[in-house]
Amino acid sequence: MSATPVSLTTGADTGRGAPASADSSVVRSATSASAPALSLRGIEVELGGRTVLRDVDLDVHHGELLALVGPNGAGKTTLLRTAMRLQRARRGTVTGPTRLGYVPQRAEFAWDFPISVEDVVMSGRTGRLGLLRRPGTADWRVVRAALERVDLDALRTRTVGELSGGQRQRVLVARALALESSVLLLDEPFTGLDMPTQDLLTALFAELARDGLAVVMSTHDLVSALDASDRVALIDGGIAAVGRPEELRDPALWSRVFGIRAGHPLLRLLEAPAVHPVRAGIMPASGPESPA
Ligand SMILES: Nc1ncnc2c1ncn2[C@@H]1O[C@H](COP(=O)(O)OP(=O)(O)OP(=O)(O)O)[C@@H](O)[C@H]1O
Repeated sequence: MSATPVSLTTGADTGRGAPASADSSVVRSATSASAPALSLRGIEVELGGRTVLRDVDLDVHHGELLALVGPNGAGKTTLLRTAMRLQRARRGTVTGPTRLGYVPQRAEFAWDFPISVEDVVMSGRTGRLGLLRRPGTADWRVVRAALERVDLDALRTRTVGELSGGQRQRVLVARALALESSVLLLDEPFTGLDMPTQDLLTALFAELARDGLAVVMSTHDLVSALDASDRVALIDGGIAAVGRPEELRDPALWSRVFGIRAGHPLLRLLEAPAVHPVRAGIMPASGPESPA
C-alpha cells in the first residue's frame, strides 16, 4: 500500500523521537534520542489465505498516544495481535518488549464470572508470575497501584459483573497495567460507552502516555483519535498515512481510506477541527452510561 506524502512509515516515523537511523530524513516534532518502545518493520500478515496487512512499518515511542483508525476489517486488531506476537507475520520483524499490556475489546471478557475486581487485575500479572506461583505482597502492591491509577481502588472487592461499562473498561486497563510493560495496547476501548465516559478514558490514556508508556489504541471514534492522540495512523490493509492529527486533515485521504463521499460530516469536521461534533450537532450525543 503506497503512503501519502504525510505518511512517514520508515525510520522517520517519529512523532516524538529522533530518526531511528541515519537515512531517516524527516523529524517532525519534539525529539528524543530514545529508541522506539515498539517497532514494526516490513510486516505482512496472511489470514485465511488472504493478505490482510502488508508493508507495515511503524514505530511507537515512549510517551506517545497513537491511534489506529480505519474501516471494519482494515487490519487494526491484526496489527495489535502481531505486535504482541499472538499473530505470526509472514514477513517482517517486531522489536519491543515480549510482554505487552493488552486491553481486549470489552465484549471478549467473561463478565458473568464471579470474580472480584482486584482478582481480575491480578490475573494481568500471570505473564510475570507464571500459572503456579502465588502472588506475593509486591504483586498486590502493583495491583493496588494499578487500581489507583484508574481510580477504581474503592471498588476493588466488588464482583466485576456489578460494574458499569465504563468501570469494566477501567478494570481491563488496570489489568493491563499490572503487567508493568512499557507498552499498552487498547483494542476499541470506547465501544458502547457514552460521551462523558469516553472523554474520561481518553484523558486517562493521554495521562498514561505522559507517564511514559507507549500507548496504542485502535478506535472507531475519530473525534477522540484526532482530539487526544499525539499521532494517528490510518489503516487500510497497511499504513495509508501516519502523522500528527493536524497533518492528516486532507479530506481526500479520509475519503480514500474510509470510502466516504464528498460532503460527509466527517470531512466537514476535518475542515473545522476546533468544533466539537456533538456541540455542533454533527454527531448525536449518547445517553448516560447505563448502570450495571
Ligand atoms: N481468523 C481469521 N481468518 C481469516 N480472516 C480473518 C481472521 N481474522 C480476521 N480476518 C480478516 O482479516 C481482516 C482484518 O481483520 P481485523 O479484525 O484485523 O480488522 P479490524 O480493522 O480490527 O476490523 P474491525 O474494525 O471490524 O474490528 C478482515 O478482512 C478479517 O475478515
